[in-house]
Amino acid sequence: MPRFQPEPPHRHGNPAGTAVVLVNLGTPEAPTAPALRRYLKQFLSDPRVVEIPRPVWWLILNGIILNLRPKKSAAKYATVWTDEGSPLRVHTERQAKLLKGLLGERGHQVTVTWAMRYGQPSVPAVLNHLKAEGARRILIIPMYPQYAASTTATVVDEAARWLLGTRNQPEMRFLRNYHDDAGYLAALEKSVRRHWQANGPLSDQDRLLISFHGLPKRSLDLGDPYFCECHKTGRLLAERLGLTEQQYKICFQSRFGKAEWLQPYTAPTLHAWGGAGIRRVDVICPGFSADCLETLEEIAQEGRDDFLAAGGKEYHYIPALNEDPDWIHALGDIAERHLAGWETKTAFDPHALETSAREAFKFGART
Ligand SMILES: C=CC1=C(C)c2cc3[nH]c(cc4nc(cc5[nH]c(cc1n2)c(C)c5CCC(=O)O)C(CCC(=O)O)=C4C)c(C)c3C=C
Ligand SMILES: [Fe+2]
Ligand SMILES: [Fe+2]
Repeated sequence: MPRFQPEPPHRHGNPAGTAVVLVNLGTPEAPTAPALRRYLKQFLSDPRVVEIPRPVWWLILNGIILNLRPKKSAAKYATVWTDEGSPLRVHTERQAKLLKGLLGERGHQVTVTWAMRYGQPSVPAVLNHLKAEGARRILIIPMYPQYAASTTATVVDEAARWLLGTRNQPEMRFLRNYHDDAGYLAALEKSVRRHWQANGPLSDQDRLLISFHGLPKRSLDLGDPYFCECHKTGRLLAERLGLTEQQYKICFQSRFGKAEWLQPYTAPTLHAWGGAGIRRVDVICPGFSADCLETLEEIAQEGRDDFLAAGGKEYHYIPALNEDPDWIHALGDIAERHLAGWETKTAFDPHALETSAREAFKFGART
């Protein structure tokens, strides 16, 4: 078997030759134990996600986690599943459609599509498809505002592995993060202000909880910028909202396993606040570009139960940006800054620049 893929025959699917791919984490195909087992196996086998030496982790994963967790997680997924499927997939697909429309309105000749790091449609499958359609320039946008090795870097890894086996490689760019992007922050700010208009403003005794997905604390010690980027997003948002330091707190949710994770933890904070006489909590999760299990189940459902059971009176989850028009505009601006060097507003036929491999062979050229 040749190490590098043979070039596909010449096609004319995408005369623009430029593509944007939104990549999110991935989600099971169905809220069932077998689907969760497949999803968790792929996700939790990624050495970027779980940094425990392989033989030890293989035993824990296959011996314990993949026997117990699929059933429990499937029951949780069932509570957020929609007629169209998993919320994460549904939102990501809609975001790609809206971004395509917006970039088209702004005069760019680009294909916009989406992929999932785990599950389907996979990054290599989407890249193969784009290349076969004629894409020669690909911008990858990992849909994580804050950079983390376990999320952003593993998307880059996956694309790089695909490049490794590709003969005629497209030009590629990667967005690193957008944790302090003004358009992203403005969209978050507006979403909170809209929520306050509908539900009344926060009093001095109420709190805004800004909750991010957690990571093992060790990632911070090893130099991952995630913790700092979360704090910057949280601080900039609180400043835009005019909150005092008492009125908001940055916390980390979804702890997994026994090791210490980034602190403070979200669930114990909600419990403590409920018991300490805090009347109302609004929760926002700016690290999630789309609502998913972690926001709709863990925060909107479990978090509410924790806070109210501990004595709190009022609890609101402020939805993720999802298809918010302000956010789609901000995403369009982010994409445009990367596309600028590719002059996507002028006609570009990538094939006009070259002889196809077949023709080169026919005429005896050695390219
Ligand atoms: C074991 C470690 C995990 C790390 C490290 C981790 C980091 C991390 N994850 C997200 C975003 C999402 N995670 C989601 C689900 C999810 N995450 C883990 C574990 C780790 N995440 C598991 C096991 C699961 C699956 C659900 C479960 O069984 O509990 C999701 C939701 C996906 C969905 O289908 O809705 C997202 C999104 C980030 C941003 C991050 C590090 C910064
Ligand atoms: Fe062509
Ligand atoms: Fe996660």
